[in-house]
Amino acid sequence: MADRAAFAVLVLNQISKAGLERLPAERYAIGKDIAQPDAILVRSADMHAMEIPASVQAIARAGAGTNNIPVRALDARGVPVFNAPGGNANAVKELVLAGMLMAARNLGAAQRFVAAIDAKQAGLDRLIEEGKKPFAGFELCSRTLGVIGLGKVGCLVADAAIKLGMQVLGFDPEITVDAAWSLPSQVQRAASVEDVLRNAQLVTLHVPLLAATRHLVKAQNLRLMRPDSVLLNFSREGVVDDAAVVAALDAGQLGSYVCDFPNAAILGHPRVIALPHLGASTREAEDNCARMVADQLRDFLEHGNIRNAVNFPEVSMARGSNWRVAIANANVPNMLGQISTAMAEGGLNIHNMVNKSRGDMAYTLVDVDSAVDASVLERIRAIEGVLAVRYLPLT
Ligand SMILES: NC(=O)c1ccc[n+]([C@@H]2O[C@H](COP(=O)([O-])OP(=O)(O)OC[C@H]3O[C@@H](n4cnc5c(N)ncnc54)[C@H](O)[C@@H]3O)[C@@H](O)[C@H]2O)c1
Ligand SMILES: O=C(O)CC[C@@H](O)C(=O)O
Repeated sequence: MADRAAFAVLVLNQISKAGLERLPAERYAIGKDIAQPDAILVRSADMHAMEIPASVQAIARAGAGTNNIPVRALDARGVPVFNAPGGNANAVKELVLAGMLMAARNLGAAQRFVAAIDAKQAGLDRLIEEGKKPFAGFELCSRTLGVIGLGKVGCLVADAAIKLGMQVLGFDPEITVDAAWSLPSQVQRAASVEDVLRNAQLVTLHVPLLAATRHLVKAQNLRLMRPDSVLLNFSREGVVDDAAVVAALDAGQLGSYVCDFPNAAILGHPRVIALPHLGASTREAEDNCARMVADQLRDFLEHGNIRNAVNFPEVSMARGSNWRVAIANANVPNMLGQISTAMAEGGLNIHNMVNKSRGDMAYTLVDVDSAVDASVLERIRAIEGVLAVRYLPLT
């Protein structure tokens, strides 16, 4: 292991023990107060205002969304940001189903009505039977569900809705080949967000929060929805303009809003069902996500391999020798030439090498046949465009 007995991992949120125990105590110091961490494990903590120590070589998000992490700033430092694609998708799917049923059957209001009844009151049965009338709802079967964002969560929701007998209209301009294969053939392809809003009675959002998806649903397109329709937001606060939603609810342009991200704009509204960011809060999802990112982090820290980073290509190479150098660099011409020249001039023979790029970022693993002198690493670090260099000898 590179010059030390253990890696230090700073933990910013509660991370499942099932994941933490994948980082053995003899090699990993894990804690909430580590000043010079090699890596950070996080869930939803907002890292945008945080000063991320220069010692940090990787961030691991035990979940899907990485909008709480300053990914672009970390690109410039050559730091990968790992996440857990699909690790919590089933948990979110199940809560979306619960949200659709809560809205369709007025379960929140009905439950509040029952909770407010005085159990000692005379004529309880009659009161309940009379009182239930305003809560009559509609059935999901044969309704049309619009799914915006057909990634890990959206595909599972679409599949479950088909199994409930719903029609499904899906929109995702960047759907992956894997996601397209996993979708039931009955899912119809929508041409735009507007197409979905116009033609579905229930619309559920499963997109990441990006500049392009901020206020994806807003006053201009909420007008297209049917007056009794249901909007569900298990994506992020910010994907929906909540003030516009409240205005649409009040104007009778929207039936109800189910949202996993309560805020002052929507709290207390009678036709809002607000949940406290519960989508991924199941034991199974927390364990899955923690295990996935702990394994990915360990493979990166010890071997330089990259799986499921949102800002780097997938790069994995079996160890071909005891001496490995991992290099993150800008995706510009002649980087490999300069790196291999620095190694050759340092007397190193390259045993095996892999180089991949993704957008502006590139990543190279080089196994060499002998130990690497610090001067060679310094020379590689000095190449313009090199962002991070790690030496990973096996001990
Ligand atoms: N409520 C929760 O607890 C919870 C849990 C998990 C995920 N999430 C949120 O849900 C999001 C989606 O999760 P996932 O695991 O499905 O992610 P994912 O990356 O598998 O899927 C996201 C999909 O959105 C698509 N997309 C991007 N921009 C779009 C646009 N403008 N219109 C339509 N589709 C677009 C992408 O092509 C991708 O297929 C996460 O980024 C996160 O913000 C919330
Ligand atoms: O960690 C959580 O509880 C929420 C995670 C969820 O929002 C995600 O994006 O995966």
